[in-house]
Amino acid sequence: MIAGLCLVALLMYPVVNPWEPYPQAVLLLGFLLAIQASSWNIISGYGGYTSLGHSMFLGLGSYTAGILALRWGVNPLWVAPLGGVTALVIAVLIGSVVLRTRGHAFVIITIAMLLAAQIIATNFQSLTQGSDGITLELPFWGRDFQNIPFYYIFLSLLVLTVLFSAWLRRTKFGAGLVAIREDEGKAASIGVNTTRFKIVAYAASAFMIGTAGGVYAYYLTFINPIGSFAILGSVLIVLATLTGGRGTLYGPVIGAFIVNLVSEAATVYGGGSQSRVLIFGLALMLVVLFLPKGILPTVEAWCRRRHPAEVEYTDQAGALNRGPVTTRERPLPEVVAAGVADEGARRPGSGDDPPLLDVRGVSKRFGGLTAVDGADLTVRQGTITALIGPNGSGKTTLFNLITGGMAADSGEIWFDGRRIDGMRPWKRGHLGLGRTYQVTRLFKEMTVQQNVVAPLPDSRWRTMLSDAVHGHEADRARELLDIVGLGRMADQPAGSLSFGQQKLVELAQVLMLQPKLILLDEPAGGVNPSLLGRLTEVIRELNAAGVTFLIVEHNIPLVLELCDPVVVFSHGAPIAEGPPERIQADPVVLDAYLGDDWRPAATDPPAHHSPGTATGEVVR
Ligand SMILES: Nc1ncnc2c1ncn2[C@@H]1O[C@H](COP(=O)(O)OP(=O)(O)OP(=O)(O)O)[C@@H](O)[C@H]1O
Repeated sequence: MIAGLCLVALLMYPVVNPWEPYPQAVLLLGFLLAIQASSWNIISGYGGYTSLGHSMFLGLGSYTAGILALRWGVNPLWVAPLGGVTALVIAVLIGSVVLRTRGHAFVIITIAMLLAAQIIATNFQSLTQGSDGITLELPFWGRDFQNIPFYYIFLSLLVLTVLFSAWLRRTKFGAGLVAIREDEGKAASIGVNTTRFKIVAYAASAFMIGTAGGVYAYYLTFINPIGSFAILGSVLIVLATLTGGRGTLYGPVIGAFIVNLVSEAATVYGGGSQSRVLIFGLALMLVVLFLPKGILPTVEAWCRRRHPAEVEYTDQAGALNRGPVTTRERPLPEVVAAGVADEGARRPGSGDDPPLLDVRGVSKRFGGLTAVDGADLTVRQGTITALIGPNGSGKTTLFNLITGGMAADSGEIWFDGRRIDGMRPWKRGHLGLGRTYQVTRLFKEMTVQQNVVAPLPDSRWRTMLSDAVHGHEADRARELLDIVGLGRMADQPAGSLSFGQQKLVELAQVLMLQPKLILLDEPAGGVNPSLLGRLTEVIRELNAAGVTFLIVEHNIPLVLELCDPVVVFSHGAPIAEGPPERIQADPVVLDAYLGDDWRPAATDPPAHHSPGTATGEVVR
């Protein structure tokens, strides 16, 4: 609404004041900065990868349009979109090399690229005319209203950029970018191809800037390496976005207008453009110190404090009224599907079921410590297999090796007939391997619904660009939240939920992957009895619908009641495997893990321990 009114006012301004080129120029430079800030926001705001050399794409666009206009004798405006194409291609090339890794290398390399572009433009004289620069023809329209066509072109490009950014943020691609920003390792485990996402985001953030650069060259009618590839341009982009609100839709636009006005004031009243560097340095410090989240998020937070939304007390009541389990289209493993069809209920896994997961002689060392030591483990289709063992015996490390969070030093891992130990984590997710974490790793700044909609069960572009706010993906996320009983909390920030509720949301999130096998790392840890009862119910129903489970758990009564078979780990390798009643009486297991409390009395009948309840109480 406010954005619409502002747009109408901006559209009307040149009509009302056609003979005032100076304010038009100030505004159109504001549009240009807003285009850059909004674009930068895609990779650095949504994706969290800070580029400090983004003004390079403006220079690339300017040079592309300038060179082509000279060589082909055409108006630079007609070739301005090719400036966008050049920026996009260069971004893909740089991104393909730099964005394969995580971390700070990207920041440094973006600055290096900006400076490299300046050096190339200076020295590649045959193409760029070196430091002499390129002079372009004057606009073909009358000088009296020279700025007006540029005003409307930049305004149109800004509207397109904001619409593009808004659309992107609504897709699963946008959700994936925010997931990368919050926890890249977790994002990869839910099927987000982090490398592809980052490269696409970087390229998407370059295209509009490059196109605007082509138009800007025509506006200036002169381009040279120093002006086109100036570091100050990049500083302005960063400052504008941080001021307005990084990661928000309109923050970069608001910030751009503010920074542009300050910049103009500094030039006019502050003793020339040199003073701008000082003023911007100071402004950056003040923003970081006093508005770390930017203007828009600060105002929103203030409004929320004044008009707090109705938030239900986060007890487990909702989870006690959950919906029935429904599974999605991914074909079930044949044997399980047959079992479900024949029996209409869970067919407990047996020794005859084919293996779904096969870990063969896998090892992992951390310096001198061998956390996993040549471990073999088979999880058969249709089972709920438990993996138990003392603290530090290597269970979580084995989970990390299976899902790709860590690389094994040796051994092989096979899943559903394919060797997966060399695969990236998201590829394993696409094959149907999902996991939850011992300490939940939800994306805390997203809502519960956004957390559940974010996973990608395949690598198709169609899935990646599908709507995450409305439509079948959002509906499915809601359905999954109902299954775990938390549908009414869909719009709450994930960070505001209790630990037990977060565990349930993480399970719903994994279900979005349409998994064949779910690895649950201590699902009962920190969960209250009634919520735990629901959790086991959901696990049973999912298992009956064809999902296989591998569960690490210290709640032995729960394990004995829910799981079959049980594998016992000690010192990084299995020491026993079998049905629960055999495991709980196994002297090796009693010695290594369960202890004397579980040792059957000499007079007792052959061991069968009362499994207790699924409430976290160890029945002794
Ligand atoms: N990233 C790491 N760097 C160094 N050592 C690690 C790392 N991850 C795990 N370890 C060590 O490997 C061993 C196995 O840890 P792991 O977390 O796999 O055990 P666990 O069986 O899951 O324990 P728990 O039941 O307490 O969760 C421990 O000694 C742990 O300190």
